[in-house]
Amino acid sequence: MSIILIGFMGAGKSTVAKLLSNDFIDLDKMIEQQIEMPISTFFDLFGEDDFRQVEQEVFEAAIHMDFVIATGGGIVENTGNLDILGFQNQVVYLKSDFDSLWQRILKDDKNQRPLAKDKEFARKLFEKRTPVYEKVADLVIAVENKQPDKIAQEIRDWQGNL
Ligand SMILES: Nc1ncnc2c1ncn2[C@@H]1O[C@H](COP(=O)(O)OP(=O)(O)OP(=O)(O)O)[C@@H](O)[C@H]1O
Ligand SMILES: O=C(O)C1=C[C@@H](O)[C@@H](O)[C@H](O)C1
Ligand SMILES: [Mg+2]
Repeated sequence: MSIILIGFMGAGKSTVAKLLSNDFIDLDKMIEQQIEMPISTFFDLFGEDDFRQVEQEVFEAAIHMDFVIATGGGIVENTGNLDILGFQNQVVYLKSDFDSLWQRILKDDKNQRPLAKDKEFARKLFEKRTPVYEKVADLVIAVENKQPDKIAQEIRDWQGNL
């Protein structure tokens, strides 16, 4: 079964997935290949509902590939995706307080995040999603003040004991 990394924007899902495996899937990258444009452009042109539909289709395809998967922060926004996550047993939630995540998002100029333009809007999303991430997670890792390689090692150690 796939290891599936979940958590809010900036939690380090893409960074840690890369450390866990050369054959990881970054769902946001896979979506961008499918839609042939940056996610932020797709949001501007078609809106969030259409994005969530593509996200679910791509997640359904990715889940069968048996790779480490870095999801997007909003994977829990859609009940179809929650059903998929419920069937998995290696869902790893990278958990952090909001202010640490916001600092990372501000510093990260490589990624455009359409739902992280306004701090208070993002905080509300974070508060809404936090209990959902907790509910579907098989492992929760606190990631504040922790290097990505340490986080990857914690996941490997946990997986080794399954
Ligand atoms: N453990 C960490 N400690 C410090 N900085 C980190 C850590 N993990 C990731 N970062 C940095 O935080 C930023 C966001 O990381 P990353 O893109 O991996 O997050 P993400 O969870 O994939 O976000 P998104 O949901 O938006 O795709 C990047 O600049 C990355 O270098
Ligand atoms: O948190 C979210 O809803 C998102 C996070 C990103 O990874 C992208 O999937 C997109 O920008 C939406
Ligand atoms: Mg990512």
